[in-house]
Amino acid sequence: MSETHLDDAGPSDARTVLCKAPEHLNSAGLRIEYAEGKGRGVYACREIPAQTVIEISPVLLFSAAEYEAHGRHTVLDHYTFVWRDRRMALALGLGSLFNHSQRPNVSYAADPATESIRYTTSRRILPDEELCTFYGHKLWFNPVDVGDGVLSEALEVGDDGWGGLSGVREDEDEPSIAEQSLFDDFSEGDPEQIISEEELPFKRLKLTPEEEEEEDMVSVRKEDAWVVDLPDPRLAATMLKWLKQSGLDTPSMAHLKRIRKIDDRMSMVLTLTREHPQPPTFLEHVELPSPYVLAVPLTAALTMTSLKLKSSLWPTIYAPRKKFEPEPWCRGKVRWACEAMTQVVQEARAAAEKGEVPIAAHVPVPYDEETRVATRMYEPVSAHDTRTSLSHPLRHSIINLVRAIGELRASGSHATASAPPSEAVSPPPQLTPVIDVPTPSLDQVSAALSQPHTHPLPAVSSKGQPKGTGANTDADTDSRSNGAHYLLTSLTLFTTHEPCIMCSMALLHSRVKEVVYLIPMEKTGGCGSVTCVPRLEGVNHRYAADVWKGGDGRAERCGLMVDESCDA
Ligand SMILES: C[S@@+](CC[C@H](N)C(=O)[O-])C[C@H]1O[C@@H](n2cnc3c(N)ncnc32)[C@H](O)[C@@H]1O
Repeated sequence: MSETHLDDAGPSDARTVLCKAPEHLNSAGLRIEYAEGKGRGVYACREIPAQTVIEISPVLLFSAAEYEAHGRHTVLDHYTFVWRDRRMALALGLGSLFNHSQRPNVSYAADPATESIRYTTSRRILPDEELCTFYGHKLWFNPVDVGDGVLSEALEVGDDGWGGLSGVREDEDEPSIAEQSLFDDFSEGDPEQIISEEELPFKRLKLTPEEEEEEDMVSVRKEDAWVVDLPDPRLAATMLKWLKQSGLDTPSMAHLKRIRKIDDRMSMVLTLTREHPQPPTFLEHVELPSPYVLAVPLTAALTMTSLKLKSSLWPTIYAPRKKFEPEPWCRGKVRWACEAMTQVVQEARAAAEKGEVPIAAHVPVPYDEETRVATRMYEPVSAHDTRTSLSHPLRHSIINLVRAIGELRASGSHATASAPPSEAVSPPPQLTPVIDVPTPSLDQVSAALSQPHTHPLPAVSSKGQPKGTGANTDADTDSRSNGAHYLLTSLTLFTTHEPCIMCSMALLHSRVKEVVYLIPMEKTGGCGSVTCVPRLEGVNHRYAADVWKGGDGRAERCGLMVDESCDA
């Protein structure tokens, strides 16, 4: 256990008394330790999954007058924060010991009903990692952890808008409206509570009913898959194991049952041809006939009628949802979205600082455990526009992000539950130009993105930096040989600006689940403004598109104005 000197002038001021960090009995596996220049901090004893509640701290509340007269003149001023009605709160338990970080890995929510605060990991935590919250932008001390500079005082953003831990100062400005309005009131209350459509901070664009109907064979969307017949039913178990081990058990097939049995004939679906244009090679000792291509349903069945139709092509999962009724969002998930949106705004501002077009995209760690496991996304990834620095018209933030995620997966640094991930958090990829073509037509983009990469790609390292600048590295070869790594299946992508038509199409190919954007792009937007790509007739995938409410003037208020002719 670490030791340090501490006096009562403040947690990280001159240290005169020898202290030993006390043990703590928190069951989530946290410990208290001294951190250089920060005083005590909270550390993980073991790996902790994302979205885990790690601490619930009761708070002591002081009236504004009591605090003004006494509290603020004491060491308490380092620990208290604004509750509601300008009352001041002091978190008991571990709550007061989380240090600040520009790249926090813990979020917190006040629960007025129980006068407590819940602390939740926002990504997977590694053993011995320090757990930090984000106090806001107006710090009263010099932080030793300034992150990687993505956020800076120079960005002049406001507080985090939901009562961030910041000492009350008389001259303190209110959080900027631009920042605060992203959060509204979702920080408080039961995280499981379902939020009504009207209360959601974003508006969901509707897909037309006709296009969602798949109740006759013509409207059932299909795609080609590799299928093999199993002459001996006992081979099924071996083959299922092999599918898992060979990485063919991808989420894009989750709506299909693996095995089909018609009379005595057993067959197994292996993979989609768009993911593997060539049939997979089997284990040497397993003797099987050659795989063949078969049209299978593209999505799960929503109704009994479509189940019957789809299962006549290939046994399909029945996932009834009231038709056209969008998935309900709970308060915790809305907060997750608010945090992701704040993150992407900050990323775009950081891009502007570097002289780039202020547009960014971000894929957070999925909110629910099931999706985290299925997608193996345990780290958030961000990217910003690099058209200016790379003098390349196609380096839009979304294209950069799709490639960054693909390359991360291809490079193997894409974390799995058993293998600890890299420390990569929100790596903004600085990809070098590799495809030098004029702006393509929709069809060209569509065709190009459906193909495996045919150009050398710089691999994204564990820190999100390119390993090479186009030269053939091992990882390049991996990413070239695996055309599946452009997939964002089941993921939600946040972006500052509405994706342009090219990016909307790229997202369609990526099989992204949902796109949430802040600023509509009247002249160029492909998710509701000029057109809505995910609801075009004939597309083979649809993703939900959500536009953040209160968009008027938001670009200006957030400092994210882009040229009218510029697309995102
Ligand atoms: C709520 S306390 C956190 C626990 C504190 N470290 C302790 O030992 O009691 C807030 C104080 O911790 C210190 N602190 C928190 N984050 C810091 C950081 N990133 N860099 C330096 N000091 C930090 C500052 O002195 C701040 O006033």
